[in-house]
Amino acid sequence: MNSNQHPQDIQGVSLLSLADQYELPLYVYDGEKIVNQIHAMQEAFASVPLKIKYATKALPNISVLKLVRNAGAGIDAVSIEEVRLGMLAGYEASEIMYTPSGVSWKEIEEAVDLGVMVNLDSIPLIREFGEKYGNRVPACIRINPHIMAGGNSKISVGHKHSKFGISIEQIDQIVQTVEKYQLSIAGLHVHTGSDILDAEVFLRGAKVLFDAAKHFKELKFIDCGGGFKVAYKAGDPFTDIQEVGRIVSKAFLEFCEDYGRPLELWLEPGKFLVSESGYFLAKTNLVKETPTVTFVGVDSGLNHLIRPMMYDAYHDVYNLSNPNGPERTYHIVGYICETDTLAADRKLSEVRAGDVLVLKNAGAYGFSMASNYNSRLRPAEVLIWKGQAHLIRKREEFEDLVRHQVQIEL
Ligand SMILES: Cc1ncc(COP(=O)(O)O)c(C=O)c1O
Ligand SMILES: N[C@@H](CCCC[NH3+])C(=O)O
Repeated sequence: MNSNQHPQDIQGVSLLSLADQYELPLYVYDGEKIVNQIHAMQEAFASVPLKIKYATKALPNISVLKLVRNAGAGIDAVSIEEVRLGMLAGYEASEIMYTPSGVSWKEIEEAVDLGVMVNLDSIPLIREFGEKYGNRVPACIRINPHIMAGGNSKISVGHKHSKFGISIEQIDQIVQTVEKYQLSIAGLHVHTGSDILDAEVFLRGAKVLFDAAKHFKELKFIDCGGGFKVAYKAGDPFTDIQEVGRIVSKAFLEFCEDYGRPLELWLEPGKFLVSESGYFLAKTNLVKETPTVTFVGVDSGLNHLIRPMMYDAYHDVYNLSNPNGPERTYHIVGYICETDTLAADRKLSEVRAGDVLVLKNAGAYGFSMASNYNSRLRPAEVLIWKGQAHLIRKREEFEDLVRHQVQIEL
């Protein structure tokens, strides 16, 4: 691996100096990388009227949302709180797509009151929406296309047995309900999963919508969701965004011809925009030899980066503070009182207690899935932008853990 693959600095800012300044563990994001990814997607779809709706849940820090907005992208929000974060970041309601899954009716009303487009993902919800709003509030419908795709079963969400969306087999029922309430349907949506490598899968999802679109005369957009796979290690395959752009744009333009009007094409990338921008830095507490393996115990764990334990996700690891030692094989484990393996069987430059390790691809679903399990504090976040480090979230303190606890007299 070359030094570019295992960077010592981001935009000229030394990662070790950040570890000193902000202490560990620490999430660091390369803002330039995020903007470059947005530009790459815009270029890949340059022949169609593309709207990017960044999947906020991947990395919902307000400063990151601002950066994404400045680069020309809107957002997809899956909770009313994400909608509010987007608005705090300066998004207009019209730039936000709200894609909830089985939320309360109160939350739907709140989104409508804010002026945000709601993505309806059940027939009862279409009905309730119709009863209250009729044709006064345009909405989108999330279709479940019955496509099995995604890096693992937990992140495959467009198949027949998934809770998401309304089955394409129920299209007649959807149309009847929409007609009954004279709903104004502005968009159709699919999202089949995350870590999807094959460009053809995006085309298949789009085609399900093109076919369904003939039932809806007032469409303004077709939303093909997110799920573009990034490389998690050297040589790992990733979605060829140029290829997806080429084949989906071509089919989309043909569809618009048939439909009789030009529509917008929306995409909701999360990982593609932010995964590779992120570096998670953690200090080594101990190196422990056993008869079978050598464990490196870090001052962090699944409470800060749950993807390895939750999805068997692979995050590349390197030794930042000792890059040139002899290579040895280690299991990198966390301090949580559970099986807490961050990375197994990894060849790293010799690790000593006190060394700083870096886990890569930590931008997407890293901090955003972090918790206080074991009563641990969540780390700080730093954004590198225009060659400067900016603290964009403070490290939690003990007071944050007890702030909402109510102590009773016993
Ligand atoms: C509706 C929706 N859109 C977009 C995304 C973003 O997925 P990814 O981060 O894989 O691009 C998700 C997450 O799975 C999602 O549920
Ligand atoms: N959280 C998942 C991706 C999004 C799944 C939600 N639909 C991951 O870290 O891979």
